[in-house]
Amino acid sequence: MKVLVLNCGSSSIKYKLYNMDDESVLAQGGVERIGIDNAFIKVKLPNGEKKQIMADLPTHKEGVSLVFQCLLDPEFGAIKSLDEIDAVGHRIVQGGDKFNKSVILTKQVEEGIEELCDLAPVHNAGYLKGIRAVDALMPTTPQVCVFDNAFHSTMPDYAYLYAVPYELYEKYHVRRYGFHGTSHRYVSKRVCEILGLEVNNSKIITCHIGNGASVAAVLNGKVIDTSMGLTPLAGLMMGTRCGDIDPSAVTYLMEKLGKKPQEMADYLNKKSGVVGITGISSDMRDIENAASEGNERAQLALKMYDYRIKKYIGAYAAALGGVDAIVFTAGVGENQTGTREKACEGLEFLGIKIDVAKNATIRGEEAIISTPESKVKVVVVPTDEEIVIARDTKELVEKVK
Ligand SMILES: Nc1ncnc2c1ncn2[C@@H]1O[C@H](COP(=O)(O)OP(=O)(O)O)[C@@H](O)[C@H]1O
Ligand SMILES: CC(=O)OP(=O)(O)O
Ligand SMILES: [Mg+2]
Repeated sequence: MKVLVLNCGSSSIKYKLYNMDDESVLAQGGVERIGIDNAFIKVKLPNGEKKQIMADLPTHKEGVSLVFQCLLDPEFGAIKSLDEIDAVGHRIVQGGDKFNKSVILTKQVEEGIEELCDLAPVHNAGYLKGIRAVDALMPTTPQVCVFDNAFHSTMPDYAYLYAVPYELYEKYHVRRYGFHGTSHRYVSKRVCEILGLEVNNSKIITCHIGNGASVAAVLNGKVIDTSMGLTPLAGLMMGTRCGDIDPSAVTYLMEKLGKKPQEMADYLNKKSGVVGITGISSDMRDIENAASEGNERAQLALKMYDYRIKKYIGAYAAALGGVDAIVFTAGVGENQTGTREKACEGLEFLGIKIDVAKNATIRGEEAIISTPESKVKVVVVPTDEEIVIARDTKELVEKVK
């Protein structure tokens, strides 16, 4: 069975085509800068080289068409006809309390995702465009939706409820949902394999630190708490998002700046976080470069960013009643050695000790970066959301065949 996985962001589409008989990757790449200038697709060729093609991509529809064109390209494509694709799996960020497990796409599911757009303003609209673009090109191929919040649905009520009048939860479903669940699910299981831990007897803190970033406390394979909330705005400081903030600061600023709710949400989602503090960039590579050149705001942003990860590690060590392993994953977690070092610095009293020299050499590969004496193992595990989506897609599609 061939399964195509699409991870549509607000301005990007990542894709992987799998042969699910042996889980080999037949094609992969990504479209970037949809809706703005200089849009392009980057395709990884079978020999490992990357090919970049510039294109005019006003919407996701053109982006998805370009992905299909590349898959079908007579020279470097992986398939001869779209009929060869048996199913398409999508990453969807917000399933709210409507969806807490993967489902086959139907008209009803599509409507459900649309209704949840307000609760994932940066994400859900992009996915819908992806789904509709696939529908237009291959209307009879089954599509599966895999939700970021699903893995977090095991949180107890005292962890997911906000301390607002209970009827607001009942009426408006206002609660902590949590996101990046597909990634937390993959790395929390994988780290048990690496360390020889039993999933059913494990205490893991998973730190997914990418452009969006979240931490999860995973007890015996089940999430008991996570840093993101009703939307992916809560918790850690992120590339463009503020993370945890006193709600009074929000209402106070709305008054001062004369901003409407949607404008304020945009401010906190897109203009805050690392880019807001530095005024330089949301990309942590740019921030590390600026900090090493002596830029004080970049240095401050890094301190804030790393400190907040450390606070969550401490909090979740308490929530779990101890820790076997801490995992770092996603763009920053896999590559930014300084962030890993600083987030764990001073936590020796919890049994956490990083091997600083080894940590500095690890980028984008599985590795244990704690010292041999460290009671808590600290591990880098590159995430693989796509394979989890592909496996769920295969399982669901085979069930209804
Ligand atoms: N090689 C690298 N070295 C340092 N940082 C990196 C590297 N690759 C990616 N990053 C960081 O990871 C971030 C993107 O992470 P990613 O997990 O791809 O995010 P998202 O999926 O949310 O777009 C970038 O903003 C960048 O700061
Ligand atoms: C939920 C979320 O923040 O996703 P991403 O990291 O892809 O922006
Ligand atoms: Mg991501």
